[in-house]
Amino acid sequence: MAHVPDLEARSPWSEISQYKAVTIHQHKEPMNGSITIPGSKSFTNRALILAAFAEGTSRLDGVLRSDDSYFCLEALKSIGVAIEIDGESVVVHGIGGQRLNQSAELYIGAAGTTARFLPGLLSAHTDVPQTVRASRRMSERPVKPLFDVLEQWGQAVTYEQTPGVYPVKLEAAEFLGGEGTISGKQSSQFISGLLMAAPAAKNGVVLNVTDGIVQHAYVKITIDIMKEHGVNVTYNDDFNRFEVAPQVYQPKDYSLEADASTACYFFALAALHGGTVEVTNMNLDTNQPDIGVLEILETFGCTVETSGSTVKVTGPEQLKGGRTISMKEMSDQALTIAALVPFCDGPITITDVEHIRHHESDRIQAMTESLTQLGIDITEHQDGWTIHPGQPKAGESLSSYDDHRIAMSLALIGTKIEQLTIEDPGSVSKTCPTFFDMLEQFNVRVSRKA
Ligand SMILES: O=C(O)C1=C[C@@H](OP(=O)(O)O)[C@@H](O)[C@H](O)C1
Ligand SMILES: C=C(OP(=O)(O)O)C(=O)O
Repeated sequence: MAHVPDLEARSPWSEISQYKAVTIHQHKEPMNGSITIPGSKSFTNRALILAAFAEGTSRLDGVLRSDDSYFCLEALKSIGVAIEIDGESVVVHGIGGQRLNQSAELYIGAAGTTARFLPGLLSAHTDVPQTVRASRRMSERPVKPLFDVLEQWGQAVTYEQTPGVYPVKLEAAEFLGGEGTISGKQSSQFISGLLMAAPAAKNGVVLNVTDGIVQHAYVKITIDIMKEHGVNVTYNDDFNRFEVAPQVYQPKDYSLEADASTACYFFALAALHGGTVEVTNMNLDTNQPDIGVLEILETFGCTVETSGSTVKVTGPEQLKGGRTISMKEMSDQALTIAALVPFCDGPITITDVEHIRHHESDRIQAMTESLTQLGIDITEHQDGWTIHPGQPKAGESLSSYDDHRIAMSLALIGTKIEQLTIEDPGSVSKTCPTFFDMLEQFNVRVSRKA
């Protein structure tokens, strides 16, 4: 099925969006090489937003230049935050406790991070209504559980078109705070967004989380970055009750981590082709959950060596299958792992990722359709798939579903078969506009079609 990309959500940082398709050609040699990974999307958008509401000037280095961060920066500029961008360094002159007294219409693109992190802080700081619009897909993705708690805490939200989703108008209201409860089962970003807004609440907040948190590590990242900006969150051992007293974010200069999610595509290349791929700038103490893919790759037969900030993955002669893998805690990589299974020596069942049906695409359905089109035997489950080994058909032209991770995962398969065409390669620029250039650094042949 042809999928029409939402080009409004592509930034000027997305050079690859000018192409209609790319064809990936088979790579017949072992995959050997070394690569430096761009900054983390998750760190970048948290750092930009907290620096914007801090009392003073912060300098952030290692910022990711992608669609998600571009529209986050633009949204912050449109409410009057002064920002200077010099390559991957960004200076943000925070507004601190200042109130906004001019209405703006903010466009946040397709970023779940901005969509869930910005509204709380924004409405806590405004004396006039602010309207927030998002991409087509982000206007279908869930946000109501987040807004329901913000409303209990005193903020006023009007859904402009369809109840429960973007676009929204954030009315001026006193942000009192109090106690609130939210389920952690659909998105960790709701909890991150509530915690980021919490210090602005007049009476502080207590947040209870039911059902466990999908990808709880992202909430840890939020708490760590809040701490960098001088704000303390206390929480219990079960990590389901959080308390935040009224506080003001302080400015801070720091370097952001490289994106572990992006690194995984390059680790996967080593797994698929044998040879050794070296990533030179990973923080191994990271809270980014996708670093856990390294342990999963070991179960496939890969060897992982780490030293300082370098990670080396060496692929085996034959990838091992024949087991069930829960991807709950690193669900952005469910598609990457799915892309490896056709090349294993036995089937693999991937579980616990129902929530990825609400990501940039219905990722479970999109991967089922893509692997089926390639002739791979795949059974879709509500929370994942069972995938069987098989030789993917060469010469197919596949949709990227306007989803960066579908495009990047299919590209991995492309390197193993005679050729595979991916439509709308610009989708990768949500988090990694240079993805295909990075593949070329490993001598993978990529043809671009205008
Ligand atoms: O907080 C974050 O930076 C993220 C949280 C996760 O979202 P969900 O918890 O909504 O799945 C993850 O999938 C996303 O890519 C980044
Ligand atoms: C789910 C993702 O992004 P978002 O931040 O938009 O939720 C992702 O990057 O895979």
